[in-house]
Amino acid sequence: MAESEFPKLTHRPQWTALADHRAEGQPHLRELFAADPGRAQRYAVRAGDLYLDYSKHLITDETLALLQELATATGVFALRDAMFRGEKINVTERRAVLHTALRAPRDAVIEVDGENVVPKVHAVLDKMAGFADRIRSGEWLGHTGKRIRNVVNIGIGGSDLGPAMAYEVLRPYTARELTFRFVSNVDGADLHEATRDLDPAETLFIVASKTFTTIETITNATSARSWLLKAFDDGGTSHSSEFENGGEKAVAKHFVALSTNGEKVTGFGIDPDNMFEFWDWVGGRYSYDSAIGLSLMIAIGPGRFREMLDGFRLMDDHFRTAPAEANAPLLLGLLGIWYGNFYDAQSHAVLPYSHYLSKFTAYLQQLDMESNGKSVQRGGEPVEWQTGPVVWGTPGTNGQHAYYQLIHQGTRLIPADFIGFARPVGELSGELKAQHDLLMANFFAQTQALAFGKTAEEVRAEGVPEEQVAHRTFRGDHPTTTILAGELTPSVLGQLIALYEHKVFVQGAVWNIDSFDQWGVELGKVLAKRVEPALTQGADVPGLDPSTTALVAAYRTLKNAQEN
Ligand SMILES: O=P(O)(O)OC[C@H]1O[C@](O)(CO)[C@@H](O)[C@@H]1O
Repeated sequence: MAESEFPKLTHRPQWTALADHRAEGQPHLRELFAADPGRAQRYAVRAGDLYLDYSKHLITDETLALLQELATATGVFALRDAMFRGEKINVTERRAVLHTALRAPRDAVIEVDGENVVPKVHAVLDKMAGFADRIRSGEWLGHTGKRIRNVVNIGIGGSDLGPAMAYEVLRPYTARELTFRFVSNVDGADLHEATRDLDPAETLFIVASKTFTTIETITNATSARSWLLKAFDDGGTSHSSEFENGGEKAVAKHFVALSTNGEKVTGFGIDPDNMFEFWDWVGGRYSYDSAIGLSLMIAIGPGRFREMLDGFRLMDDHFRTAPAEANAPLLLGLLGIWYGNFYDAQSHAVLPYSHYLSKFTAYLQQLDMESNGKSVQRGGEPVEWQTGPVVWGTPGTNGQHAYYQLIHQGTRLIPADFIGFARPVGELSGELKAQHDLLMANFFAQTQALAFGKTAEEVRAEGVPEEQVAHRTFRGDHPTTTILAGELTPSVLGQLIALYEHKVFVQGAVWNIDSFDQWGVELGKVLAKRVEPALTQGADVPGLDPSTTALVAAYRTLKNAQEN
């Protein structure tokens, strides 16, 4: 396409206008607030149950207007509508991008290649609900007749991070009599630690893999099957005849699969009846509200799972229909572009003030960094602008006593999202419940300190010795978004995840990259397969570079020394 039809992002007038605007410089946040008493009210939006304050950003009305013009010019809204319609906007994999169909109501019509996919979505949800209820009620029995008490999800990437994160978030809503473990690492220690205290007769393995070819997952699932069959073989002679045919009966009671690949699932020995399907138009990192969420559904029950889907849908509807100036995912996406592209910010911190959100940022890392860690445009041309940031963070208040020093007084600009709740969830009572206000006092104090800092005059006024004044001064002017909700319910979790999904979408659309492929993970997989025989058998691997050859030799020497 000629440049006049599809101009390079940095040549667009909206981009250069933003660059000029940035070059003019912005007043300090202290001045922006002093000049505009209504700023906190004007720069806040409600999206579903979320209240988003973006007043502590280095922006004015002009910044916002220019960013919105950029979104319009780069076709964000047209691409959004194409995504919701089921068009194949994942151009490199020629696939539709329809995670939004996973939470569509039963009567919605969303077509891929002329077929309405919504009935299939609900059929799988119903099948999951039936199965989850049977596990939760104790109706589903293991091979020896015992009820299932332990659920082990084996998956990696999107087939692990989502359910593992959401299980942690919704712990107060989980069936406490069941144990849930999540195994992802091909390091045998992961499976070992997850199973060492479990009774195989009471354990269900959920093998979660979109492709069912991922080496880590298939290796762990194979080891889990051996662990299970060995236990039955050793302990139950009455079952021995069943092991002559590979223990299918035991596997049928203790293994289910979540996948798009029925053939591979059957090949592994899992009964197709025990497979919960999803489809190629669901990206791995966008999949935990599909069959990939089965472990979560068992944990919280089908009703709560549906509440979570309703939360996702609420945010989908908001993203589709809210005007640009009040559209939360759009605003978050554009603010990220403002810092990443015009302030040269390298990273973005997500700092939840909830213990239950301990895995939230790790989940967002895949969502954001696998989606927008790209350096070619949708048509294959190199990008000449920064794309996705490094996403990082851990729950407050822990981070305050670790790395906040750098955010407050370091040399880098680190935009941050602070996520907090007005009420603690679940079982907390008495003193533990009362601690919530202290947690949230920290939450509010941090964004205030980051925005407004502490001037040298204020430090001096406290009688601080002159030689310490510079050290104890806080420049402030650090941008943050505050996301506040009443309580961390299943619906609110769905809203938060969809908020970030759509934020990532907005950024990918402006940068003109394909946010839905992940070719960047392929090379490492291929090379690992090539190197493995050198580690296991000392085989000569042609084509290894000198550094890796030397490292492999050192590894083998160390390995053999240990073994001897
Ligand atoms: O669900 P699968 O097919 O096992 O893939 C797991 C993960 O691996 C990746 O493909 C990256 O290697 C992710 O995108 C995906 O979530």
